[in-house]
Amino acid sequence: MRIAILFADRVGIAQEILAVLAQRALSVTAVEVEPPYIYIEAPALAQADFVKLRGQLQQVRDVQSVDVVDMLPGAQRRLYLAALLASQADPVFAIDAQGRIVIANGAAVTACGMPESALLATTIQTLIGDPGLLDVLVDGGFHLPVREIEIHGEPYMLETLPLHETSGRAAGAVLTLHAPSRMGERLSALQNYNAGGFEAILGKSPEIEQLKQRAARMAQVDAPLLITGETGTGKELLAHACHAGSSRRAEPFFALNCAALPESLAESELFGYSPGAFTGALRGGKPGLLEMADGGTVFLDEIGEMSPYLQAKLLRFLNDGSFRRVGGDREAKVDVRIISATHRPLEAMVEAGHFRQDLLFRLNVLNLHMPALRDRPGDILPLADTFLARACAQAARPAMRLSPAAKSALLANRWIGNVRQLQNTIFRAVTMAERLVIDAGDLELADATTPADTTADGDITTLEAAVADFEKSLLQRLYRDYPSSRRLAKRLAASHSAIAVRLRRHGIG
Ligand SMILES: Nc1ncnc2c1ncn2[C@@H]1O[C@H](COP(=O)(O)OP(=O)(O)OP(=O)(O)O)[C@@H](O)[C@H]1O
Repeated sequence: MRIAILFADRVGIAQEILAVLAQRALSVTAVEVEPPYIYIEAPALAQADFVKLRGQLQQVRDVQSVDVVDMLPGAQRRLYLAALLASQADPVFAIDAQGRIVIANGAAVTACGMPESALLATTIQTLIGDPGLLDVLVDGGFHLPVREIEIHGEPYMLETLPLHETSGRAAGAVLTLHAPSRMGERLSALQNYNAGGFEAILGKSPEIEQLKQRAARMAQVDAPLLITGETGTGKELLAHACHAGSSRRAEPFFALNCAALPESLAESELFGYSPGAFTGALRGGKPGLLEMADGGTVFLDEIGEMSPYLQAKLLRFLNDGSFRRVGGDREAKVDVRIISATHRPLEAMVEAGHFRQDLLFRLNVLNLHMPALRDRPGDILPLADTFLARACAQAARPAMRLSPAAKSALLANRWIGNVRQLQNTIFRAVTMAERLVIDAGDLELADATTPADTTADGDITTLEAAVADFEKSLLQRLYRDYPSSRRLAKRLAASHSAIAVRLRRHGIG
């Protein structure tokens, strides 16, 4: 039985009400005081007993009414909160000041692959496998710049929102892990926030200077743009700069990574879905990136991975600006500039029948090529210095510098993963180095030579063994920069399961 007692507030009234319940030896299981109400939960009473109790309560001075209610407001709020948390597709945790997980939503339980009870008995630093995380959290007042972490080999962007006690002291945080499938959108939203223009593209080599000049001109031409270049060369950075340099700069910029999502999800992300399009769909349907970016730009990364069905749907959109939401019968029309990017040879894919010629023609009205880092060696050391300064600031370490041997090692490296790999290498070295001068040994470089360069003829037994050796060393090398089967699969344009099987076979990870 739950009752709500309406009263006019005065000192001692709550106690007088509780005294009536005590007199009747009612075992009260919950009390919530939210003036002008006091809510009581107690075992059910027979109707006659309840009427008697109500009479007694109404005799307490200033009690105005006594009614039965379905639920105490606190319980109701908990129910709504639980529903709200359950409706979040991304994992959400609340942690206390020691990093202990206090609340975890359903998505968090699934992502961590452990029961909720086990999750609530652990800390976020243990879960993420980063014992230093708590110190970093405490130092930052439980507010960190968004950072990439991994749980169960899956990458997430970790966002923190500090919780404060009434005294103002940080008492923990709410942590949201943005799931891989929404990471592109999320990242683009963040980059949108930082609004990187051409100045964000570092490098003073003639190749980069020329590229920026060409890109600045193309940014102003309102036509589809295709950016080619190896992975990690900064294609997304360039796409954003072109948006920021266009007349659409005040409108949204959204990115979708076509390789990261299965076809059906990519379709609903891009084109949205109508009410009732599928089980689990939001009741009112959901606009896709094209609708949300109306007036702005959508960046389609890894366009070479787009399925034939989506290629056809995108082609239609590029032809007349119209499309239908998934499960919808209404034509929508929006004004969005498409910038796409790929590290794959699209012409060869067209010849092999894997990419539509007519779509390539439409996407490739304007094109830009991001040069590989090894082809503009003049940029390596200036970029390394900038990343070094950023990494020291982020890791709150005093300024560090590169030894001459470290500089030579950086210059000799092949940089298969380009600027991203250079950035990661420097960040890792800053976290690992014990002294303020980073030496060649701190850099963990492995690209200078390939196994094929070093294997003597006599060491090769069979083709199969040689290929297996090559595969193992390739995966070991790339795994450092793409430390999850999903990311590695994406880097190598292979399926997730094919890479997961090979990583297990070679005992990597
Ligand atoms: N010229 C540059 N100046 C500063 N940062 C750069 C530059 N080029 C790349 N980066 C950084 O390297 C990382 C990778 O860049 P980006 O995602 O734009 O590459 P990408 O070519 O789109 O990669 P992918 O093909 O794998 O999607 C980002 O963190 C980006 O900020």
